[in-house]
Amino acid sequence: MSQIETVMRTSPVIPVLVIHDAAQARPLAEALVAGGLKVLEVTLRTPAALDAIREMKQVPGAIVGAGTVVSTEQVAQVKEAGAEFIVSPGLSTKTGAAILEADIPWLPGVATAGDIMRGLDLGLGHFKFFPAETSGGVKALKALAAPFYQCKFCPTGGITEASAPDWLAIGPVLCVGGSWVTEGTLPEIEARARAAASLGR
Ligand SMILES: O=C(O)C(=O)C[C@H](O)[C@H](O)COP(=O)(O)O
Repeated sequence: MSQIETVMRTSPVIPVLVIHDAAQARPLAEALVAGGLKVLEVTLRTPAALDAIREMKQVPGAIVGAGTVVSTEQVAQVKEAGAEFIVSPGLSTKTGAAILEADIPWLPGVATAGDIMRGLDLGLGHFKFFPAETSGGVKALKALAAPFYQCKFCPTGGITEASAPDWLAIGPVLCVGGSWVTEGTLPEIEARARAAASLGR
């Protein structure tokens, strides 16, 4: 099994995290891991993100990756911070080449057949379907996945606790990504994580 498939099969939900203060990173990771979600995606949308990755990696059991990686400079930064996987909103061959060279498991975003074919050209078979709901939802991914029967997906974007089961019921969907689990206080987040971790695939 490829490394990215192992990451995708660890939990049914990957929390997508936007962290503004690195001091909040460790307690947040502890709550999510305690709830059963070990795979954590820290988006590079804030200046605190790289420090947040370093902090979260201190939490036993956490598998910490970097999200929103869109440039070769960021690839070097997240490698240095110790990211265990990388998620990108799209699939660029330039950034992709840097990620493959860095040998970090990668989940690039796709929304079209052309995107997937560029991924196949790079030797990839695991993709984020993004933005999932506005790209046509469950019906669109089912139609897209059919000819690419060998590919696996992590839909992300607009998914909620209520809609996650519909996505997870699609055969090639190994997990979904979402920010809904990170809403509320730490005890609420732990409870949301527990509910998300118990979703079936
Ligand atoms: O930052 C990135 O790299 C992204 O690709 C965007 C995130 O995946 C979505 O923002 C999460 O979607 P929501 O669960 O709808 O909040």
